[in-house]
Amino acid sequence: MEIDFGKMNGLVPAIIQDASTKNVLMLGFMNKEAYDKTVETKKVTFYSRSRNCLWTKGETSGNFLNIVSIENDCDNDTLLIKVNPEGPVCHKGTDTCWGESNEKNPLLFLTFLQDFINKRHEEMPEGSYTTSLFKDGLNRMAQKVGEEALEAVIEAVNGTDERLVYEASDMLYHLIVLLASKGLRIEDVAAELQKRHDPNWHKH
Ligand SMILES: N=c1c2ncn([C@@H]3O[C@H](COP(=O)(O)OP(=O)(O)OP(=O)(O)O)[C@@H](O)[C@H]3O)c2ncn1[C@@H]1O[C@H](COP(=O)(O)O)[C@@H](O)[C@H]1O
Repeated sequence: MEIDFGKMNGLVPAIIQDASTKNVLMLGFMNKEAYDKTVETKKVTFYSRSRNCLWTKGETSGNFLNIVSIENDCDNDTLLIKVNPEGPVCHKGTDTCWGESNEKNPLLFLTFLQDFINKRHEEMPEGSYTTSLFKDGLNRMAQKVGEEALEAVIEAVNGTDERLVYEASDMLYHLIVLLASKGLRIEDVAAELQKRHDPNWHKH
């Protein structure tokens, strides 16, 4: 990979993203040596600007960042590194250096759940309810989405807010399973909604 280390005293910023949840975890800097070590060990090593030395994230805490992929940006001077983190990333104990992202934005959890359900689809582990849905087939999965939607609207009309959220969650989980069975993702639905957020869309 061609990386332009020349711009900032031989350093490039490296954005660290959780490969599963897509949360941005932290930002660090790498020089060529740190980058090479990262590639070689498959664990993130930064160049510490305050200590002027290489710093393998996790060397004291044990919370290593295991590399999934490394991408260069459009002008070769910023890295996006997707990782599987071993434990919390921030020295303050939170998942990210900006606090607990999933808590701040639970919508990010949908992406994580979609990945998790896709993994169930690939591995089909025994004893999993999700596996049983995949085994039961398309009609059963579609029927469950319909049933849960009906339960949600009943709660909307006659129930409490808490019951509505509970049943809507059942519906969304079953919809994600149904989408997975068709090779689709909840992000495909979000992208369609994003497309519709256009003043001219309804005129099509
Ligand atoms: N979010 C869910 C989730 N929401 C609802 N459900 C299940 O969906 C079913 C809801 O069906 P019903 O309310 O109709 O209850 P039921 O009468 O038992 O269902 P049926 O026998 O009529 O099908 C229950 O068995 C719930 O446990 C879920 N099962 C799993 N998940 C997620 O999927 C992950 C993987 O689950 P497993 O594959 O089971 O390990 C979990 O860690 C969760 O994150």
